[in-house]
Amino acid sequence: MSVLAIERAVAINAVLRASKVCQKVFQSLVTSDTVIKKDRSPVTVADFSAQAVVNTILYESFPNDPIVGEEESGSLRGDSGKELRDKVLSLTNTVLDTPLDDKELLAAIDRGSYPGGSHGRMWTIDPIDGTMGFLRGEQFCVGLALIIDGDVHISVLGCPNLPVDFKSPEIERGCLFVARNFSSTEETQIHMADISSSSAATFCESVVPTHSSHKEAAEIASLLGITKLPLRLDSMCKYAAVARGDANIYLRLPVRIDYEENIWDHAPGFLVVKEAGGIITDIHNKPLDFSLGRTLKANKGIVVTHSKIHGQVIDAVQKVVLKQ
Ligand SMILES: Nc1ncnc2c1ncn2[C@@H]1O[C@H](COP(=O)(O)O)[C@@H](OP(=O)(O)O)[C@H]1O
Ligand SMILES: [Mg+2]
Ligand SMILES: [Mg+2]
Ligand SMILES: [Mg+2]
Repeated sequence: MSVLAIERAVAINAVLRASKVCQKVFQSLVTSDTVIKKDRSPVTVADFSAQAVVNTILYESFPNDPIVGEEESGSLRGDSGKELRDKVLSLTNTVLDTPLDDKELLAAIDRGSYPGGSHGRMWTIDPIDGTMGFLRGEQFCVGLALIIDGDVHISVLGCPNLPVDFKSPEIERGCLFVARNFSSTEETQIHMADISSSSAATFCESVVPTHSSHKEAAEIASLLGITKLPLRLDSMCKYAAVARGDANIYLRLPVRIDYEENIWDHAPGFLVVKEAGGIITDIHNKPLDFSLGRTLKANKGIVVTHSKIHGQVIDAVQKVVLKQ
């Protein structure tokens, strides 16, 4: 059996079940299913439920593994949280083999409070990445990664609304990306698209301009001689799009100087791109450091490209963003 085969199988099961939760809610979300967090970002019944599902499944197989999860149960507690809690509980129990009660639900969500760090095993979970895309009926994903001593070893990205082929999006949607340990019997190997000059590239960026500067990305594209329109997608679907050759570059350019990227927003996508042959750094050309806690404290922004053009892209990013 290959290394971490059980972890890989458990992670796939967890992400598939959580993706099912998201799909159930995707078409039918109402305003009362959404709350606004302290940082003013939205979170829905599906985010809470997907985190409860993944954490429950991880706990069944690996009770000693800590989890760095995005969500916490505060707004589901007490009388004020009852309506939301009831919705999350019934949704969660539609995909679990053994149903949870109220208390178990809250405990499962809050098992994601681990502070992270550089030693030992930990999982990181983004129950819905791209919640804003989810609310708009566009792209989102469930992202899960196993980090050991600061390195990402296993990652699974469930992308329920991602077209299998962008050229014919109406035919089939829903993709699961898994790294590492490709199994040729039931899986399709993906690769970055080959490219030797950045001027021929397509680049990806966030839909939300407060998450990544569209203006600076356009300046970088112009410096590189890129003429194709950007592929704007919410969530880590951008990593998946680059890994399977829909695009060649993913730029995430800081809008706020004090913003620290979360490890759950990147660890799952990171390994999918790395295994497909890509290079991932920050705007300073530093490798991503997943060992410093819940955020990528030592990094600013994200630059993902094919190895052949990474140097050209980093030069342009630094000219525009760092004025170097
Ligand atoms: N100022 C900011 N800069 C960069 N990313 C931000 C941000 N504010 C929020 N985000 C993150 O952007 C993620 C979505 O990324 P994208 O724009 O690529 O779809 C959000 O994940 P969630 O949707 O899981 O909350 C959130 O963690
Ligand atoms: Mg969020
Ligand atoms: Mg996220
Ligand atoms: Mg999220």
